[in-house]
Amino acid sequence: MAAARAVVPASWPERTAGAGTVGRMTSHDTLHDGTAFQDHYPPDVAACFGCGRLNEHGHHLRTTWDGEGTVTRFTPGPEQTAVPGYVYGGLIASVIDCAGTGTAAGAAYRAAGRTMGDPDDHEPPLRFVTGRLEVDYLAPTPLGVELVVRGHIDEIKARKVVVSLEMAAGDTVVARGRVIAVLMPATME
Ligand SMILES: CCCCCCCCCCCCCCCC(=O)SCCNC(=O)CCNC(=O)[C@H](O)C(C)(C)COP(=O)(O)OP(=O)(O)OC[C@H]1O[C@@H](n2cnc3c(N)ncnc32)[C@H](O)[C@@H]1OP(=O)(O)O
Repeated sequence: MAAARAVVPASWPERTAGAGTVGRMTSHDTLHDGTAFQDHYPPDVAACFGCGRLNEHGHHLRTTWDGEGTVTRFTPGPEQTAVPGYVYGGLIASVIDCAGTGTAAGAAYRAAGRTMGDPDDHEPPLRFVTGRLEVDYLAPTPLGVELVVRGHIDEIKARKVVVSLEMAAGDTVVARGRVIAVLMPATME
């Protein structure tokens, strides 16, 4: 059975890096009120282990605009150990993953001229899943230090958003990643 396609609003123009519009603020821009993208996710995508606010066992990752890009902050606990003193790589991938999908959602709303959390917005939500996740581990990541992930929107197309991300622990860049986020298929609803 062919999978039904998620709805893409006609108001969502395709934008690619270099076109001069990726990541540009619009008059419809949002989330300068201290809330994060994930604070506005509908309940059906708010149970994610990485970023779902409704998952009591999850990481509750939160991503906000930071200028033209995004920022996500997370301090791993001692249970996230790889070898003593250093962070487990799977956790690093998880943080990059949800920072990337969150950035994709924020970018898609911005490109569509929509405001997350707008009570007057009755269009279907733009829900993303990870199609591809790439991580380069550049330096050992110390436990007990806040990890700061900065996201950059590389490309926005009709069904996908490509985000590059850089994770730092203090002054050290410990990982770089790339997320290809794709609109959630109807089969996952
Ligand atoms: C009010 C506010 C609401 C906000 C609301 C926001 C909600 C934000 C939700 C976040 C919630 C947490 C999310 C956590 C992140 C997970 O952990 S999600 C769980 C892990 N991921 C999955 O389970 C996904 C499983 N895979 C799939 O369902 C399908 O393979 C996919 C990824 C949807 C792709 O489906 P498809 O039909 O192959 O996609 P298709 O339309 O053919 O491709 C579209 C584009 O994506 C590209 N693409 C697709 N797959 C790939 C791939 N694997 N590699 C590279 N490129 C790919 C295609 O090449 C194509 O690119 P273009 O040709 O347009 O350049």
